[in-house]
Amino acid sequence: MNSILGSWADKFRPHPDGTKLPPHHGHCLGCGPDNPHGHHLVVQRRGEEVHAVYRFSERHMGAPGIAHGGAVATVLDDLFGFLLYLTGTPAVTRQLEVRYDAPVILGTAYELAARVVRDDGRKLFVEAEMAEAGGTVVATASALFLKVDIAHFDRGAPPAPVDPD
Ligand SMILES: CC(C)(COP(=O)(O)OP(=O)(O)OC[C@H]1O[C@@H](n2cnc3c(N)ncnc32)[C@H](O)[C@@H]1OP(=O)(O)O)[C@@H](O)C(=O)NCCC(=O)NCCSC(=O)Cc1ccccc1
Repeated sequence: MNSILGSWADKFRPHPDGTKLPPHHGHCLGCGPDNPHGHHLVVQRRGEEVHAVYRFSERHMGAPGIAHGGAVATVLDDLFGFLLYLTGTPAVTRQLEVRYDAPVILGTAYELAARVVRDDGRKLFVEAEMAEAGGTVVATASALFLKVDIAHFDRGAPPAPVDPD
């Protein structure tokens, strides 16, 4: 666990505009490349925003052909986690609100963007949207992240071995 956190802490360094940002860690549900159940989100810095393009697949189905709302929330929450590389401090989600404006269709490419709207002491207020290529917004999210010391994560148990099934 400490090596995972150590490598995560290393990532709080300046990331040039336009570059791909590193995953939070290999097994992160949102972006970890080694998590077979994860979304494998790939995120780029654009100015003071973070951007991604994402397609939900059959693994994320709620109603037939439509992404589960929890899966959509996971992706938006994880996208917010990339803003921490820009603010330079670890933080965790205290409150997350998602507005589902239209069904998120499996297999469709959606563009996601997130930004910090207010940085107030320990509190980071963030917002994001997910839109079709033409610009129609299908979901928006706002969240409060609270900044924490890296010791916050010591409370987690070591990751269990990954079951490929
Ligand atoms: C540690 C803490 C977050 C905060 O505890 P404490 O230290 O005891 O904090 P305290 O309660 O003292 O509040 C501090 C200040 O905040 C204020 N305030 C509070 N609420 C609200 C509100 N709704 N609205 C407005 N303000 C509010 C409160 O009044 C106070 O203000 P004050 O200072 O008096 O002006 C604890 O609740 C916790 O562990 N929660 C679980 C978090 C967790 O597991 N999240 C999921 C995993 S992360 C993830 O998945 C995403 C991710 C992905 C990838 C990478 C990274 C991230």
